[in-house]
Amino acid sequence: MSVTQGISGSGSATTAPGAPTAPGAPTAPTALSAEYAARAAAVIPGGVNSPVRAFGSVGGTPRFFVRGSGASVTDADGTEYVDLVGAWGPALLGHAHPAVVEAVQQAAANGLGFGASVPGEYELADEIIRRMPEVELVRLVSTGTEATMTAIRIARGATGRPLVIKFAGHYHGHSDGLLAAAGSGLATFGLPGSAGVTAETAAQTLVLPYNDLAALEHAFQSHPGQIAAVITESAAANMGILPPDPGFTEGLIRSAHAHGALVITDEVLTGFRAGSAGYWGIERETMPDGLRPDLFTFGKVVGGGLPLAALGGRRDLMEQLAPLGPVYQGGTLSGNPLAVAAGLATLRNADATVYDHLAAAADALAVEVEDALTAAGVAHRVQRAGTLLSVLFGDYPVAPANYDDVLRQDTAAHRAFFHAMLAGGVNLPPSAFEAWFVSAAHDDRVIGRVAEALPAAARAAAAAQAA
Ligand SMILES: Cc1ncc(COP(=O)(O)O)c(C=O)c1O
Ligand SMILES: NCC(=O)CCC(=O)O
Repeated sequence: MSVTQGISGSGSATTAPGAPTAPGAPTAPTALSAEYAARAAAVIPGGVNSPVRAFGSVGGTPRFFVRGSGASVTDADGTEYVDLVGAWGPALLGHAHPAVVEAVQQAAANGLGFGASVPGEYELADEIIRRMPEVELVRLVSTGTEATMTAIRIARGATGRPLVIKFAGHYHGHSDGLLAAAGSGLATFGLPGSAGVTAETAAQTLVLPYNDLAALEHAFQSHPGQIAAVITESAAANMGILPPDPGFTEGLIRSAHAHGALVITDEVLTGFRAGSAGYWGIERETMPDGLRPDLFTFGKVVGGGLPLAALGGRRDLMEQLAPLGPVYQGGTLSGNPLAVAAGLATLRNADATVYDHLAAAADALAVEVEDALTAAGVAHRVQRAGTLLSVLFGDYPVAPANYDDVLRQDTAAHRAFFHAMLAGGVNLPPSAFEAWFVSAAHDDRVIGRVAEALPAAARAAAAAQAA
């Protein structure tokens, strides 16, 4: 399918008024971003409210953004970029999509929140269940971290067991028990885990290599009756993109269930993004009847860019939550009406046409990247999971299977590539371990702008690899 036109109403990349620097220019002013970064660093640790925003692993001046529209973002110095970060996932329809902005404005005009239920909460739950029939009840929270933390609490409450299995390189947010060998910012900054997590808490999480069913079975046999749940990203997307090997998800569910443990599938990043029903929606097609995870977690897209996440799954498990059951979870802002309105507007506008468009845009982008890196002789792999992609630099004759494989990538080549793309007007995640995001506004023209920046970036990566 062609991506000739951004989906209508999504405000594809335009040159905003106010003398922005032409994308593709070799250099761009960064004086205001640098000034703001210094002011932020004076009052905020590292100048950022989430470490992944820092340019720690790539160096240079992190850009402060003042505007986003469709597929583009504009920094404080007026430079416009094609955006492939997508707010780290939520911007499925593109930045400032008119339907989402209008829904939020209307909700705001009616009051910012009441500490009581609003109709949009069950409407959003209905929308999630419509796409994911495995989800029988939904609870709305504010962050993906809360969603996974609560899912694990339910698993422990329901099974009466203490231990949880996670996979190395998977990221499930920043709750104490899930930070060991985590991807995302911890991978980016080379942290094996976090200080401040007690040894007792850390000991309750078993970390296993991804895509290794023998290791999983061995863990179950070594801890009989002790493992409450296995939590897994439905396709790993926080150590770059690394989808499960064929048969891994099926084997994982079978093994967990055979040992009385639950399966929590974390779709915070992939949910309603990798495909209309997340990555599970893709895997479900080939799964034997009735084989399914027990709990799912969602975030990012489901909140349309405002702080909202969700968990859901089997009715009997979700009914463990207070006020029905003994597992406690709460939140002043849970189900906030603005966030609910943004999530609903996003999901309601994300129809089959949007997902076809996202797939075509990701395919077109992958081809451009592949061609440019191959032409420049850069050793690399383009990694895919549904509409998500990432680029792994280095020699990978065989596809990577786990975190150890990914950790030996060539981060110097990534750094050179990242900065050349930024100079060429393309905003990529400032990390070799993060996914690239397209939106409904990434049309042929936008992909063409990325293609223009690619040859110089590929040459820069090649030079770094040769050094
Ligand atoms: C798979 C996954 N789970 C959980 C989270 C945590 O979500 P949040 O940052 O909203 O707490 C993330 C964030 O990137 C994620 O990618
Ligand atoms: N893929 C990792 C993230 O999206 C993290 C976002 C954040 O912690 O700010």
